Amino acid sequence: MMKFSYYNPTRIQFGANTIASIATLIPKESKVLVTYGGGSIKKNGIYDQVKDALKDYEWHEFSGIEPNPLVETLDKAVAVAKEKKIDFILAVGGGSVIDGSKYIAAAALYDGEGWDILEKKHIVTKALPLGAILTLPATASESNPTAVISRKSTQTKLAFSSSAVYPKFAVLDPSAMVTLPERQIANGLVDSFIHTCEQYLTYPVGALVQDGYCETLLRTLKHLIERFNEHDDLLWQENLMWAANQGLSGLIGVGVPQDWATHRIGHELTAMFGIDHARTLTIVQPALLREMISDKAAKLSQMGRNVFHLPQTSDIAEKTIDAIEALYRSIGMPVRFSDCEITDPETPAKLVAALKEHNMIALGEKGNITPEISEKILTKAMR
Ligand SMILES: NC(=O)c1ccc[n+]([C@@H]2O[C@H](COP(=O)([O-])OP(=O)(O)OC[C@H]3O[C@@H](n4cnc5c(N)ncnc54)[C@H](O)[C@@H]3O)[C@@H](O)[C@H]2O)c1
Repeated sequence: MMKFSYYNPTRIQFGANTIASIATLIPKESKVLVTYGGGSIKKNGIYDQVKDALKDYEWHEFSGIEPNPLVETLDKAVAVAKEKKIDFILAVGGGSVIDGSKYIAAAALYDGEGWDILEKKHIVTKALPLGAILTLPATASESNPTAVISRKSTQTKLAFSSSAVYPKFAVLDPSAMVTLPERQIANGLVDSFIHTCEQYLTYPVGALVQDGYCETLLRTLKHLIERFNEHDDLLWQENLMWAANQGLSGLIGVGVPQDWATHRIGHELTAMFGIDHARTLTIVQPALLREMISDKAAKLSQMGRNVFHLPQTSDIAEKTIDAIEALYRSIGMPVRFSDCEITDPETPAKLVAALKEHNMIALGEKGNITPEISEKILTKAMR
């Protein structure tokens, strides 16, 4: 196992009807900026519950944070936060709103150009405190220090991490999921599955706790995918909310090598074609696993045995990739570019040019996914 330092300060408020508890978690004298997206929170009752909980606070709101949040939109919220002298951000939404709110929290205490944060010209060491009410289980942004932000003007999607933007608390109330379209539920399931894979499907380092916990999460998510038609059931929703949170709140990734190449390449697909984040991952990951099979064979075999219960045959690694791909297909996720009607043969080369431009030239747990290998992966995903 590798050395690690583990820190996760986010308080989790878990279960139905826990939104009112935010009044005990946000300091009383705070001026709060409530941030949200397209307005589903007004249909599922979350907005009214937030309003009730904040009745004794001065609060303002900023809506319209889009999926794959744009810095162009978020900078308007930063201006509101500065003008109103906001001192607490309450993000109500999925990964996009929570990520966007982390950027707002950090940029509100920075006088330069906010995009500097994504380009690492400004290293975030302070931010306004923020809390999150999760409405879409997928990214675990509600209890991690990372945000992924896009810039429309340059078709760029970049991430930053800082312990200053860990949410102070995260409310995981499954009743927020009632308005989620099936497409978003499916996206959340596979996003969580692939987050877990990014921290597990590398090479063995004898980390029994992390491997065992990853396998539990992967089996849980597989179980939920296989029972997708039960997604209105409270227990199904609770299990997804907790599995998605645990998949990327830091614990399973400590002391082990991590990959993240699927994500880095996937971000370029979102930036170039506007494909949903999770759907970029299901296109890239099977091709990446096939291209990198010799590096990943031991963990693929382990996953085949312990998650898919496959017999130990000489081709178990290949069979595991086939099983992963079949799982995604079973809930209608794309696994090839053609599933998203992208057929231009120049696509891999264009995406590789974008990867190079963003310095994504040594990806994967061994840093050996060069632009040439990325092109091979993307070409495999065209077939
Ligand atoms: N911070 C991280 O660690 C991390 C990890 C992975 C991905 N991401 C980023 O997170 C973003 C994706 O976030 P996401 O998958 O949570 O989706 P999302 O937040 O983009 O939401 C997807 C859609 O679902 C809608 N929605 C959300 N909750 C709803 C509800 N309860 N009812 C109805 N509609 C609802 C949103 O308005 C949006 O239209 C991407 O930008 C991705 O790059 C961040």
